[in-house]
Amino acid sequence: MSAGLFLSLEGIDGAGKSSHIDALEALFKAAGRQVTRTREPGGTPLAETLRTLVLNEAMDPLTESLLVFAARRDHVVQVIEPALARGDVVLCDRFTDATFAYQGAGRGFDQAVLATLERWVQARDDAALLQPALTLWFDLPPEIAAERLAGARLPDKFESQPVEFFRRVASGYAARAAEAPRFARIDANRSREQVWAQVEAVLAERGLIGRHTR
Ligand SMILES: Nc1ncnc2c1ncn2[C@@H]1O[C@H](COP(=O)(O)OP(=O)(O)O)[C@@H](O)[C@H]1O
Ligand SMILES: Cc1cn([C@H]2C[C@H](O)[C@@H](COP(=O)(O)OP(=O)(O)O)O2)c(=O)[nH]c1=O
Repeated sequence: MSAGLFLSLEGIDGAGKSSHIDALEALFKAAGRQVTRTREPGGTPLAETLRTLVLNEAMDPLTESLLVFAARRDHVVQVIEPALARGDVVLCDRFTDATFAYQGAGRGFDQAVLATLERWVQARDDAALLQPALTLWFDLPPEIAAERLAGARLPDKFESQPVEFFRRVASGYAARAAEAPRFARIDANRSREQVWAQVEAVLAERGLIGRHTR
């Protein structure tokens, strides 16, 4: 049985993450892997209920952080850890880096409190923290993301924030990426084909796909 593999996709709203998840799933399935595809906030009935609240209701940043971490705890326990134990590839559209970027950098909430919540929620039996093995960070200037989103879909609470909010979120991702080698920066300011080529190259460089899977 293969070892489980946890991959997350991150970036500001409109950066192009969702546009590549189908292809990622197909790539790993073609290599004979079982894929669990999921998202945050969400991924379980309880976490999806919390997602609806977080994306639609006004609340202070501590409340928001507690709700996204509560959703994450349920998701980790019910879905992510069991899938990794089965040997699945877990493709997760956003994980904790989004909390540091949105609630931390975007809303200005205390990063030390977020780090404490992260340790509580992601602690494993051996005291190590559950983290993705690879985080594909789709990096796109906020002005271009806003142009791409204009008219594409009805904006939710975060998507209707001004461009300055997304500048802070983007700098939050950059700070997190500078600390963690699991981050791979994808230049998302390219055509869909060129973005996908970068994703494939990162997976190959990190030994996550072989030539036989391409
Ligand atoms: N490389 C690209 N060039 C131009 N438009 C893109 C590109 N990738 C995605 N888009 C479009 O930009 C919008 C946001 O993409 P999406 O994948 O939904 O972003 P995210 O999931 O990161 O919010 C969509 O309308 C999508 O069709
Ligand atoms: C996971 C997570 C997401 N978010 C935000 C980022 C996004 O604006 C939103 C949902 O993300 P996403 O699923 O990317 O939205 P969409 O379905 O519209 O593509 O939630 C947080 O603020 N904190 C978090 O911890």
